[in-house]
Amino acid sequence: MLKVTSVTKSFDGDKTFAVDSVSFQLEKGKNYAVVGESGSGKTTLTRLIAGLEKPSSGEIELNEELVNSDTSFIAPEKRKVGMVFQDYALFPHLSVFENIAYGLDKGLHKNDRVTEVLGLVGLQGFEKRYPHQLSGGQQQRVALARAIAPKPSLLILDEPFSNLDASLRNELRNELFSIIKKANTTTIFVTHDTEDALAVADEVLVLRNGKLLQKGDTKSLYYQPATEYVASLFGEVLCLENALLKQFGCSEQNKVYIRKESLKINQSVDFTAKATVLNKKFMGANYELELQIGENTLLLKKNQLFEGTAVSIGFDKAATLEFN
Ligand SMILES: Nc1ncnc2c1ncn2[C@@H]1O[C@H](COP(=O)(O)OP(=O)(O)OP(=O)(O)O)[C@@H](O)[C@H]1O
Repeated sequence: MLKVTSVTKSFDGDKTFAVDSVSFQLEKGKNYAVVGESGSGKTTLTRLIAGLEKPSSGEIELNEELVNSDTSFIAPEKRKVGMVFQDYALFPHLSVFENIAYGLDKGLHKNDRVTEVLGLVGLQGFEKRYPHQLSGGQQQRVALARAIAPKPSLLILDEPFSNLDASLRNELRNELFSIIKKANTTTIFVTHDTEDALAVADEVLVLRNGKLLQKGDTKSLYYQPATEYVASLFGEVLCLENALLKQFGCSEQNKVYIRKESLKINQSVDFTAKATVLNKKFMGANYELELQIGENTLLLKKNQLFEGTAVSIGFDKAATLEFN
């Protein structure tokens, strides 16, 4: 339903390449997350798709219509793309009803559709309230209701939870995505939080310096990251080298990358080393263990406290990460 081909967007006379030769395709009805650190080009990419920016070069096809090319440009309001932003962007002087009805075509039965989407986001009875009379989470649900009311073919959510506190955030995230699933819209969810991305997306796109590093389903990104950078976005990665690797009896390679959580204690695995527990700290859900392996020390979180100070630590061959 969306095809992006060699799209580049530069600013300041080609000094900044916010989006750099990016190509990918999205399928109808799936949830996609775009992740990357600050300045990686996430917002610019989605603004190009929505028609709020024009690409410097490349083509964008939406629902089999060329919306951007050297010779064509379809205006944002004609693209059927809904957007939800971090700051909700509700009109403060309009009621909840008016905010949602604002973008609806005159021909539509506005009242029915507003009632329907308010039901979907669980805010029946809030029609007459104004944005300042709502909590942050409620405002974000109104923003979602407004975005889905015109039945967009693509919904873009740009960091929609960053203004909310952690507990509300997870709750609202799961709630919004169950609403989105029901509405059966294709979604692009922009976030710098990879945990959010893994929680809700079918597929993830990783951007860095305007380039698309990898696109794939959440498991393949986690277990087969293309680069060390992609791997490290989804959890701490250890690089075992030389002397340390020898401690594990792993001498075939001179470098092994592994996720920290793949290290097992006192278990039968392919490669093991002797370790001394220097320190054990209670951290609530976990214990933080300070381990010494040969000359090296390592901090590891485990939800179990191990007896004594001598343990074996190890990993399975299958848990090692291989990069392109
Ligand atoms: N209008 C603009 N003029 C000049 N440079 C811009 C403009 N918009 C974005 N940029 C630059 O393009 C790059 C990508 O910015 P963008 O906002 O797309 O990144 P982002 O990944 O969304 O970042 P964040 O997570 O901080 O929102 C940055 O280097 C930014 O400074």
